[in-house]
Amino acid sequence: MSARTPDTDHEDMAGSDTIVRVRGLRNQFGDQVVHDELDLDVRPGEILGVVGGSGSGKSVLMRSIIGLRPPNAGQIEVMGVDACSGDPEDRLYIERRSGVLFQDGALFSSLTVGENVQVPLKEHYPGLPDSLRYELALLKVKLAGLPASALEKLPAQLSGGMRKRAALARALALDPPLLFLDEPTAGLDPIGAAAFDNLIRTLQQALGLTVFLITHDLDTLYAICDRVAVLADKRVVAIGALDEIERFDHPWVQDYFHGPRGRAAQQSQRRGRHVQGTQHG
Ligand SMILES: Nc1ncnc2c1ncn2[C@@H]1O[C@H](COP(=O)(O)OP(=O)(O)OP(=O)(O)O)[C@@H](O)[C@H]1O
Repeated sequence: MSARTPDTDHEDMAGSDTIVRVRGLRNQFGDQVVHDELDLDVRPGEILGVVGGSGSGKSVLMRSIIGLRPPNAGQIEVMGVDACSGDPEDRLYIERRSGVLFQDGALFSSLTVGENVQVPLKEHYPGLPDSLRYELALLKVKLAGLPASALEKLPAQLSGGMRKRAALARALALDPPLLFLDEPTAGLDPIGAAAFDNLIRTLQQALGLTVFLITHDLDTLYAICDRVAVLADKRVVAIGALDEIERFDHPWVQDYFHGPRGRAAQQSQRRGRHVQGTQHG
């Protein structure tokens, strides 16, 4: 184990300016180089939006950070712990403090929502009494905005939006300070997507989470992200506040932010701000 004990988590994070630090990352599959000399810092308490073209390596980056894909080269530090050390204790340390919502939700289809949420609790804290595990699952399901009745449902009995919420409840099961979301609003209608964005923002603020959020959804970027990282040319070509990124001179960035969908998202965000200003004023 390379660094800290659970008791020191919050103190150390409060004093540190990165919660995830990636340096010189290289990932390749056969001859295909996906990342080369990629650097990235995620700051504690932020929602970092990660964008990039299809196949630019957003999901592979997330998988490397959470330890599911050992990189070919480079260093990854999560909460001060070396994510690439190969030490099972380091892996466990990061696993217990990271909630992950995969692109497809990845719920176990034969388990109820309640059982799904209890899976990480059973795995990491096998000594917890059943009744406490049930209460914790209920709390997470409610936090994710689902009714208590959802606990007994199978994933197939839920709508797409409810399944995302169930997967979010499971991601929150261990009270992780760090949440990874891979395209959380993909497949949701615009109203459902906006509601999910709001939920993420509310939870992030209420629980003090740091969120690494992969998305193609421009509305999500404008609505909830504090900073945005752009993946292109096998690395992070730009990272910063949205207004800085919009001005960044890169062909993909210009197409993405200044194409028709980008303009529409900017306008809708400005309208939202105008309405808020009018209401408050
Ligand atoms: N296990 C794997 N084996 C071989 N190639 C892989 C594997 N996982 C990812 N890749 C390749 O790595 C590249 C990056 O994939 P990744 O899923 O990270 O892209 P992405 O940016 O998340 O794309 P999208 O926005 O379409 O989800 C792709 O070309 C993909 O085919």
